Amino acid sequence: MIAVTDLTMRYGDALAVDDLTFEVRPGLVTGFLGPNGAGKSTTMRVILGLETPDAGTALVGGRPYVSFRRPMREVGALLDAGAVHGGRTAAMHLRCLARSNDIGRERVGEVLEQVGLAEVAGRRIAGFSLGMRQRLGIAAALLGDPGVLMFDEPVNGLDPEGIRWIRELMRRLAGEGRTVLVSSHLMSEMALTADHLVVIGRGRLVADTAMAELAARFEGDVLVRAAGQEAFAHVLRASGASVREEPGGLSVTGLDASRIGELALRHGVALRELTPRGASLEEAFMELTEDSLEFAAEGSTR
Ligand SMILES: Nc1ncnc2c1ncn2[C@@H]1O[C@H](COP(=O)(O)OP(=O)(O)OP(=O)(O)O)[C@@H](O)[C@H]1O
Repeated sequence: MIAVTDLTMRYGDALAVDDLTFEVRPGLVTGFLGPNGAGKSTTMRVILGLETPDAGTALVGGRPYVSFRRPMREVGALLDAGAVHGGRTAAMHLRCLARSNDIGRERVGEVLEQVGLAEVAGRRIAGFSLGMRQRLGIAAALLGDPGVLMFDEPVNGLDPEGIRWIRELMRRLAGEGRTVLVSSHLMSEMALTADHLVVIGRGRLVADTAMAELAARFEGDVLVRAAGQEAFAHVLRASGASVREEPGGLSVTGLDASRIGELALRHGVALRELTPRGASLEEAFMELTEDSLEFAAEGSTR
């Protein structure tokens, strides 16, 4: 488990993380979501002891990261996949990491296999594509078989097959009971991967919610246009729907389109339009974070 409590981190005058508190629980993929510059990487760097916060704590299993003697056995992290020594081969790079953390050499082959780099184990990293570097970074994170994993924007540079692979890997790791925190600035990505979401904007907590709860909260309505609309509104209400009149139709919530269609059929109502209007999770994210965009262009949403 990761516990971030009252965390504040400044860079000069800039407040990167502002009194942030959240927990990341085992057995779930927790998405760490926020627009560019929201403070996700900074928070992860503090958790990994790479930055000293101005206030608050970030603990892994109740302890600060720097207190672990063999940290890679406790926490695996992919932060900046570019930050490796290009002159080494993939296998050499991982062997060095393994040695410094008292991890058996056999793990190197295992993780290279696991991330699909076994065939290029002997090649220099300098010649690796961005996607291969991401995979190597993930291999390093998995090396110590840690119970806690953190991935900062792991799908960057990966092709669709690679993206699917990452998603499945994270789900599997969580399924094994590990704590998995993955950052992204794309809600669409999180919607497919995360069970739980921690959303931040301008360093502050915006939402800490189960994915399913968020989806329900931003559930859309169904636009209904029908002959004898008023009478049909009564029918819908009697069946438990909330109905609001709007120009040219009814906005219906609480019943889905197929149920509304059945009711229309049963009551002999001719439908002219039946359109589910789902507020997408992307819109939900925009709404949650619109006040906290760092560089929002005037009149535009990103
Ligand atoms: N080393 C640094 N020096 C100065 N300011 C920094 C530094 N690192 C981050 N910042 C600032 O802190 C804020 C948070 O940045 P951070 O990289 O944590 O955000 P992020 O959510 O990870 O964004 P992105 O998705 O763009 O990586 C930003 O305003 C950023 O400009």
